[in-house]
Amino acid sequence: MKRRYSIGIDFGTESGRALLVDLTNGEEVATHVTVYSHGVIGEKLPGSGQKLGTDWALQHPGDYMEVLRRSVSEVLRTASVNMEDVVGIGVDFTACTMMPLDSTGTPLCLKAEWREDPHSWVKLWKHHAAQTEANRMNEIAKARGETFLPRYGGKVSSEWMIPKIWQILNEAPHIYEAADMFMEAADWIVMQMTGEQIRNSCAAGYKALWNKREGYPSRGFLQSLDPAMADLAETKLRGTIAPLGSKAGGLSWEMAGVMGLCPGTAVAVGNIDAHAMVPACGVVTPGKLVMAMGTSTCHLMLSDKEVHAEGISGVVEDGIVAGLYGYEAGQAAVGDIFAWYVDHAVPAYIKQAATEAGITVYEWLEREASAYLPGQSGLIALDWWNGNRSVLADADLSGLLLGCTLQTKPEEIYRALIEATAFGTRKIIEAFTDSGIDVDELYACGGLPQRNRLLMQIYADVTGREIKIADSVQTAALGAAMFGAVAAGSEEGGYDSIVDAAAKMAQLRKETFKPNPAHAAIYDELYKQYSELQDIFGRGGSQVMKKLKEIKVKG
Ligand SMILES: Nc1ncnc2c1ncn2[C@@H]1O[C@H](COP(=O)(O)OP(=O)(O)O)[C@@H](O)[C@H]1O
Ligand SMILES: O=C(CO)[C@H](O)[C@H](O)COP(=O)(O)O
Repeated sequence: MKRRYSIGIDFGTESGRALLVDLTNGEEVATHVTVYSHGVIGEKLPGSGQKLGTDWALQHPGDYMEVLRRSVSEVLRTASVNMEDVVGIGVDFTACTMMPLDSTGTPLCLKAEWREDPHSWVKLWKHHAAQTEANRMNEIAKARGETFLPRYGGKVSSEWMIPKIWQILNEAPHIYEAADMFMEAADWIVMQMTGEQIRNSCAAGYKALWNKREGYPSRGFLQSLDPAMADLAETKLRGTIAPLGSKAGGLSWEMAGVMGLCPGTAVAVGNIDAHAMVPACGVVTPGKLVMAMGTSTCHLMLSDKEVHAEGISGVVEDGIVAGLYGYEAGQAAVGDIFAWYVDHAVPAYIKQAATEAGITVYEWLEREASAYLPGQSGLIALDWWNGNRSVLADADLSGLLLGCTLQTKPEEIYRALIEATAFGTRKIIEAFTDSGIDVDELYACGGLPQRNRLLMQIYADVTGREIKIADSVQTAALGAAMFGAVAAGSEEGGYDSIVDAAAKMAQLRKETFKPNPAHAAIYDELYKQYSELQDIFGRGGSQVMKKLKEIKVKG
């Protein structure tokens, strides 16, 4: 039988990658990563060098195009696959990663007249500078009894589309005015490939408050935020919203040339990175919590019922797999906390020791931290280095490390940071189970489970549950490739549904992580302390974190 392929393109926080997958069995034939040359723009604008404010995080759209240009042709070249045998393309992206466009679909930051205004740039998912707008939106939505609010755990996040747009209107009304449309980067990149302006229902649902039955928030609500935004839904957020797995269009002649593929190749509508990973773990039925663990962690669940739970970021009908309610919760920093620690807080002698041992600093710290028992260091941390997404939904919270003494070692701190992220995940699991959504099994995917065994064991011990691991190292890209195969359809050698694609293309590793009962018992005790700290610092017991932020922002 002739082999058929699909390409998944995963746009992460620091880099993008293409993965060429065999449709019959999910074999990952070739992969290529392109690191974004502008990275995450957090301090100053490229070109003008203009300084950015606290909590800003921007990106350059040219970096996304570079991934299409370099990584796609590279996977075809290394795999020696004929372009005619690639039947589908799917993309997944971080979200809400959004940008203002002019009427030709060009990002405003690429135009000379707007380039020096920070608000013309792509706002990355972790741009947290719209917290004031999110707070105000929450107050207004609550006061008006808006029906959308309970679907989002009672709180809209500063990471999402409407707070980000409102921040633009408040701080740069000329950019709001100049924007013909605001678009998720996932939809923009699909538009670059196909020429079709189609929004995906996943990002619209989780990040722009859109609902299959009710649409976007009402004109009355948007007007109550600012009269200038009254018509936002039908103007700057206009366009078809299509379900996951739909074909957005065929690859254009121009982009086919750029990417080394055939014109007309089916391109699926975009998807969110974490959500694409769910079917790539083989999860298409309720009761299985998928942890997409990388820079951040997203927690995804399927259920046949809709419940509204405090701290669960969103429930969207058909949001992950058609026919089921998809739930998302998350931690805004996990790998990012370890990256901060390794890059900015680890002493030189450890870097030296790691170099001498021929391993990375992460590996050195993992090796040393593995020698400790739970509780042995006397440390505990709150994992809020990038605010708290679930269950408190508050970007103004910050990290905390408690219990340091003159004997404290860097590897003990590293272990405490890992444990803190595991406690945060346990809070999320409890938020699901307390609201009546059963969590029967845990699945882990993303970069971290592949790289850090200690971390996975700590998660099993802290949650008291066995954890299954996705076999794919590129789970998001695999998920995207699966949706690409669905967009192509079975007649072209693809699949007719994501459930069919998952049955053939998703694999799990044989090895799982099982809790150690003795360690789990100590972690139960430590978790009580974590919960107490969460209530003190996150639920109004102490205003210290808020005050520190206030003083910092005032400068
Ligand atoms: N050995 C390791 N242990 C723990 N974290 C690691 C290790 N190696 C890299 N990381 C973290 O992994 C994160 C990147 O995860 P990855 O899944 O590759 O990316 P993304 O989430 O952006 O798609 C970084 O934040 C980095 O700090
Ligand atoms: O909020 C998201 C998904 O809903 C972001 O896309 C995600 O948290 C960032 O992903 P990553 O950690 O893989 O860079």
